[in-house]
Amino acid sequence: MASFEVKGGNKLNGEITPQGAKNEALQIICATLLTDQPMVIHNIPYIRDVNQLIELVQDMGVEVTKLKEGTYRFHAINVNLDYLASAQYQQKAASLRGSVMLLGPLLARFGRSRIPKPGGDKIGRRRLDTHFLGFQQLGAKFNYDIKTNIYDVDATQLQGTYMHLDEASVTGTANIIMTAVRAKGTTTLYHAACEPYIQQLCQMLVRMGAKIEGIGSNLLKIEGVDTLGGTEHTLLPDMIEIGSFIGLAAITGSELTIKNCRIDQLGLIPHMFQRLGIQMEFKKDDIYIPAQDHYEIDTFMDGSILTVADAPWPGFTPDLMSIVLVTATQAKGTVLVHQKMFESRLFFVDKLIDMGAQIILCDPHRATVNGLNKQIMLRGIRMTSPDIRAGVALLIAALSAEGTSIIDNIEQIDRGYQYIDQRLNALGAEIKRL
Ligand SMILES: CC(=O)N[C@H]1[C@@H](OP(=O)(O)OP(=O)(O)OC[C@H]2O[C@@H](n3ccc(=O)[nH]c3=O)[C@H](O)[C@@H]2O)O[C@H](CO)[C@@H](O)[C@@H]1O
Ligand SMILES: C=C(OP(=O)(O)O)C(=O)O
Repeated sequence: MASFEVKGGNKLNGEITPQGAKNEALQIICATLLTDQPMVIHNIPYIRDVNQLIELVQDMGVEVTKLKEGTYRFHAINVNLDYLASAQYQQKAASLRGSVMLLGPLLARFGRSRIPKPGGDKIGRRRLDTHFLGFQQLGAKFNYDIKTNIYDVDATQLQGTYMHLDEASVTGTANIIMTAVRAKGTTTLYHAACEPYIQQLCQMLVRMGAKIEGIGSNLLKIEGVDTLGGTEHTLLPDMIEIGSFIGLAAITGSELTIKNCRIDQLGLIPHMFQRLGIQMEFKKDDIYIPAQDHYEIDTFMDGSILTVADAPWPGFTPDLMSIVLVTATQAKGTVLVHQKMFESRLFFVDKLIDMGAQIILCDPHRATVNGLNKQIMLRGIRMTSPDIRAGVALLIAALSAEGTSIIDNIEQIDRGYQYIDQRLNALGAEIKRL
C-alpha cells in the first residue's frame, strides 16, 4: 500500500492540462472489440484503471501498440473467448468497474460474454440490473452464479426492440448501445444516459459505420448493422479532474490556469463552483482561477442555504460531490451537500472533521458544511483514502492544511489521476510518494 506525504500550506501557481477522461477511456477501449479493423485512440490517460483494462484486452488477444504518449492502436482481429473462463481474467476483470463494458461488445460480436462482479469504488450498492435487463430485451440469455459471482450472457440472435431503461445508468447505456449497434433491426432506447462520454462513444460508433440518431438526448434510435470498421478517436479532457483543480485552486488560494478544458462539454460544473464563490474567467478554452483569499458561498435567491445535489447528466455529476464538499470547508458560509446517487460516499467527512473542518453528517446522503473562511486552517493528520474522489478530496484538504499529512491507500487516487503528485509538485506543491 503506497502513501503520500503532503506538506500543506503552499500556494500553487501556473498552468495545468487535464488528462484524457477516465470514464470515457473505459467505454472507448471496450468498444474497440466491436470491430476486426484497427482503431487509433488519442489522449488515453496513464492511470491504473485504464492500464488494467488495456492489459485485459491484450490478454484476450487484442493487439495493442503504443504509438506515442497517450496514443494507442487497438486491433481486435483475434479475440480468444476461452480466456474469459480463466482464473486470471476473473481476478483482473473484478478489479475495476469499467470491465463491465466488455460484456456488450463481446456479446454483439461473438454472441457470448462473461464478467465477474466488477470492482470500482465501494460507494454503496452498485447494481447492474439495467445492463442485464437491456441485454435480455435484445434477446440474450443471462445467468448469474451466486457462488462464483460470474455473470454470463449469450445470444444466438440479437434483435432490436423498444426499451425504457429502469434508470439512466452510464455504463448500462454504453453496454446496451454497443450491443444494439450490431443487433438485427431497430432499437429505441429511452431514458438513456446522455453525458458527454456517451455522446463521444456514439459519435465514434457512427464513424465506425453504426447508425445512431438522437445523440446527446435520452432517446436514441439505433439501426443495427452487420459490421463495423476502424476509426480514430480523441478522448475529451477529464471533467472530474477539471473540477478537482478548480476546488484545489480555491482552497489553497492559488492562481491556476486549467488548459484546454472543452468548456462547452462541462455542463453545470463551472456554475456549481461559481456558486461556492470561486471566481473564474474563461479565456478561449482555458479556465483561469485568480488567487483568492476568500470565497463566499451563494444562497438561493430567497436567501435560504444553498444545496448542491447530484443527478444524472445534464445534472451535476456525483463524482465531484466530494470535491465540492472539501472546497466548501474553507469558504465563507454554509452549504448542504446532498449526494443522492450513492449511499456511502460521504463517510470520508470524518477525516475532514479530524482535520478541523466544521461538517455535520446529517445522514449517509447529506452533509452540512459550515465554511471556516480561512480564519482557521485545517490541520495535517494521517488518513486513508477510501475511494478515488474522496482520496483526491483528502489530498486537496492536505495541500491546504497547516503541517504535514500522510494519505494511505493512494492506489485509489492512482486509479483515476495521472502522475498527480508530479503534476502538482510542478506547480509548487510538496507531495512525496512513500
Ligand atoms: C466507469 C464509470 O463510467 N463509472 C461512472 C459511472 O458508473 P456506473 O455506470 O456504474 O453508474 P450508474 O450510472 O449505473 O449509477 C450510478 C448511481 O446512480 C444511481 N442512479 C443512476 C441513474 C439514475 O437515473 N438514477 C440513479 O439514482 C444508481 O442507482 C447508482 O447508485 O457513472 C456514475 C454516475 O455518473 C459515476 O459515478 C461513475 O464514475
Ligand atoms: C466512481 C468512480 O469510478 P468507478 O465507477 O470506476 O468506480 C469515479 O470515477 O468517481
